[in-house]
Amino acid sequence: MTHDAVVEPAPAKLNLALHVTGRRGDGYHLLDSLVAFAATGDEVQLSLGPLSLQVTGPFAPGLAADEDNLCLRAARLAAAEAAIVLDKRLPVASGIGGGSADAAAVLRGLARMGHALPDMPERLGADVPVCLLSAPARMRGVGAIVTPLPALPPVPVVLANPGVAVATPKVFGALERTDNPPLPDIPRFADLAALIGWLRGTRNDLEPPALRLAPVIARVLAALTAQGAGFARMSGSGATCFGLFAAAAQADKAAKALKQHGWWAVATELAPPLRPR
Ligand SMILES: C[C@@](CO)(OP(=O)(O)O)[C@H](O)COP(=O)(O)OP(=O)(O)OC[C@H]1O[C@@H](n2ccc(N)nc2=O)[C@H](O)[C@@H]1O
Ligand SMILES: Nc1ncnc2c1ncn2[C@@H]1O[C@H](COP(=O)(O)OP(=O)(O)O)[C@@H](O)[C@H]1O
Repeated sequence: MTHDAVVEPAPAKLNLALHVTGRRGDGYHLLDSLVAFAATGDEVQLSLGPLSLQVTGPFAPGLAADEDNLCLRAARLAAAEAAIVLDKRLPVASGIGGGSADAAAVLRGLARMGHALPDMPERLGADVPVCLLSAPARMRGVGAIVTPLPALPPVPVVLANPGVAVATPKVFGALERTDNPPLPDIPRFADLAALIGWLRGTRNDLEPPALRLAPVIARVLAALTAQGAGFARMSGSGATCFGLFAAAAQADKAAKALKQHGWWAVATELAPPLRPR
């Protein structure tokens, strides 16, 4: 069944672990990442009409609704028309894939309206294939090799961003080495302790260069740990960091404390896979 109007969530992407394992001739880097999604994110609404975009929400002022917006680029790649409203709730250029998640949500929405998915959606951004799936996955190559993983345990998470935009190309450019080993095998995680135990044997290779470019990230990580996170790490190229917590009440309290620094912070959880709505 096709629809005249649809609402699609664009969940925040989290690189729970991210190893940079190589560099291609064109400058793009080879990654090996455990990707999960949060139960919070942007939202897109699509209705029948000529191609247009309106951006609302707390982070709308930082984002132009111009032809470069990934929502419009996604619709053009799908050769589709729709009136799109993007509710921008995630900070822009912050390592949680907002733009890629929006593009993927537009493509999912267009599919529900009867349009075919375009070939090679990674042309919109390296994170678009994994955001199309929007479920736990191992992401390899420059992003297009996506292997779905079993569901992760329900884990309370705090996302926190100190309000500095770190440009992804700059962070890749500041890497000291690009020939790191791949991730260890990814098991089925029975609980939070098992997930944290595995994460401790991994890294986000983009964290050290991002910290050099934006030292405030170290304060965010320290604050998450001080608030009781069992594990804290930066996502993607930053500057958003995530903390994993044993209980939702503890995550709520931590998010409130981090907001006292003037940072964006939200208590959420690792999301179950998207269900068609
Ligand atoms: C680093 C990651 C990890 O998931 O996340 P974010 O920090 O963006 O959330 C992604 O690979 C980012 O994906 P995305 O934000 O879609 O990147 P793109 O628009 O395709 O690329 C932006 C720039 O990042 C660099 N880039 C990106 C991906 C990759 N595998 N190697 C790279 O070197 C390139 O300089 C590229 O020009
Ligand atoms: N819908 C969109 N949401 C966010 N950023 C967008 C969007 N469309 C285009 N962009 C551009 O993409 C760049 C990367 O943004 P984003 O995807 O939020 O970063 P990240 O992947 O690091 O979280 C930004 O500099 C922004 O100008």
